[in-house]
Amino acid sequence: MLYIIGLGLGDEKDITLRGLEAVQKSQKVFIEAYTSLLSFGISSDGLSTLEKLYGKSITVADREMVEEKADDILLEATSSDVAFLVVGDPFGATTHTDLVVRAKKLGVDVKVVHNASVMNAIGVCGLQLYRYGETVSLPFFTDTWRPDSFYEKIQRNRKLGLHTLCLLDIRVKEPSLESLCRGKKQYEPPRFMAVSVAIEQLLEVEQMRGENAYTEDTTCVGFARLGSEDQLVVAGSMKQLLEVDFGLPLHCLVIVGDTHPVEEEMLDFYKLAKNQGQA
Ligand SMILES: C[S@@+](CC[C@H](N)C(=O)[O-])C[C@H]1O[C@@H](n2cnc3c(N)ncnc32)[C@H](O)[C@@H]1O
Repeated sequence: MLYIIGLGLGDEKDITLRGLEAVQKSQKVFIEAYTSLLSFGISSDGLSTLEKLYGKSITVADREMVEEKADDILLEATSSDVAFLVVGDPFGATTHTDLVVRAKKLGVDVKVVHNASVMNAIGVCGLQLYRYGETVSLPFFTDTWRPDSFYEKIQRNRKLGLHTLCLLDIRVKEPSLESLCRGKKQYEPPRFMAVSVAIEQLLEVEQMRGENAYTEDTTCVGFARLGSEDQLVVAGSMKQLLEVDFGLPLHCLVIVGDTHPVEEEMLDFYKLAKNQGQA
């Protein structure tokens, strides 16, 4: 049996009882560590905190392992119970549907244990989850790679008056381009996109495209460390949020569409004063 278990967003204590039972009866436990992170990251300290509570040793599954060696994990699950832990909810990232499809094709039984995801935790700011359009992912721009396909999606959402959730790039154990060219993989240090970098990139693309999908005065909500004790939620214009230090990762951003009066009332609790964040 393959158990795919959501860990929730905060720390080791956010696993559900059902998830914990599945972990404890599994012979092998993997944790996926490249689409999201718990508040303490995947440092050896963080991992041992999980191992202590769950009473199991845990193998970190990086992108290479999940994408290239998934069949090894699935093979183990044909003859024993294997737990695959995912921060948030297993289906809060597009990647894990592929694991389920592969498992089913190999005849491996799959059980999913759900948990809170960034996709619903953003509800804390008061914008109705029913009033969101397509979610977009913002990748780190490089000197030679500045993809902007998210622009049309945001534009479409805003034409329909819908809010847009922007998920921000996480780069963990990514091989550097130079090392790939040299044929010997070396990994970049981990990087997590901050709200300010996301807004700079969004405004750069708006300046290039010039179609007014949004402007620096468009209202947004920035979120950091949702689900943790020190989570931060701040609403303001793009220009204002550029100046806010959201602190440690993870961050995400919502571009606000048309609002209902009750949504406005809730957003007001998180708004910066009008003159804050202005140059
Ligand atoms: C692929 S998504 C989320 C996957 C996860 N399985 C889930 O259900 O929440 C990862 C992105 O969501 C955002 N994110 C995830 N957890 C977050 C948190 N606790 N606070 C703020 N943003 C978060 C970040 O932008 C991050 O790059």
